[in-house]
Amino acid sequence: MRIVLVGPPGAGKGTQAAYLAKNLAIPHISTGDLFRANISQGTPLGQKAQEYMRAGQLVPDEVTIGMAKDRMGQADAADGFLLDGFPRNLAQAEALDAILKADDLKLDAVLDLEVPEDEVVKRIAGRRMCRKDSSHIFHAIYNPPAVEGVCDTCGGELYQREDDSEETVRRRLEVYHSETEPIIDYYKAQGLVVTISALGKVTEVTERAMAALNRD
Ligand SMILES: Nc1ncnc2c1ncn2[C@@H]1O[C@H](COP(=O)(O)OP(=O)(O)O)[C@@H](O)[C@H]1O
Repeated sequence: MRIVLVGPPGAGKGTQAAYLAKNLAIPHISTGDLFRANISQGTPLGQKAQEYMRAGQLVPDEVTIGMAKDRMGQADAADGFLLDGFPRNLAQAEALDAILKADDLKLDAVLDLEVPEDEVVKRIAGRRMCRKDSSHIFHAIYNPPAVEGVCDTCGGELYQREDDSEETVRRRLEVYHSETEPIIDYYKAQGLVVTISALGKVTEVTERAMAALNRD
């Protein structure tokens, strides 16, 4: 299956993507994770991306599209993938269509995670991520780690993402509304969108998502 996951920052895309990718046996491709890996390795691409991410803005398309295309071209993605954080604007959605079309491929579904805005700000403010595995995510109010600063799952160090400050989150939400939301209509016109609520327990949302994709 070839799936795109959309939803505002804090909707739980990264968390759900990890479970869904495992259930569907396809790789989870997160442009945010790819950028963060480039930043921690100090690559030129990472240096370029960092200034935009810090500001809560989109990394320019010419950088992002090339990086996503390279990743989708790797062997493990030949039979499908779950895209998380890409496409994030109409130009990227059109580029993705062109990339797939060149190989006579199509998307199977666009899974839209819906969550109220005040919930998003609450979720992100208390969010801590694991340095070892970005799908290990803890929230002060939902699932605090047993030991502060330490990942329950693997013992890795927990940290707050640099772009998770309240001011940057508000900027990211604005960018989501103005740049990313229009791709939902673009995909609705192609009959690809399935919308589910991202509220509730992580396992409940995963079950809802699998049912919406007709894979329960
Ligand atoms: N497809 C993309 N296009 C442009 N910038 C991106 C893209 N994906 C990720 N980024 C950058 O990385 C940041 C973090 O993205 P991500 O990890 O997906 O987090 P979230 O969904 O919580 O905002 C974004 O705010 C943006 O700066």
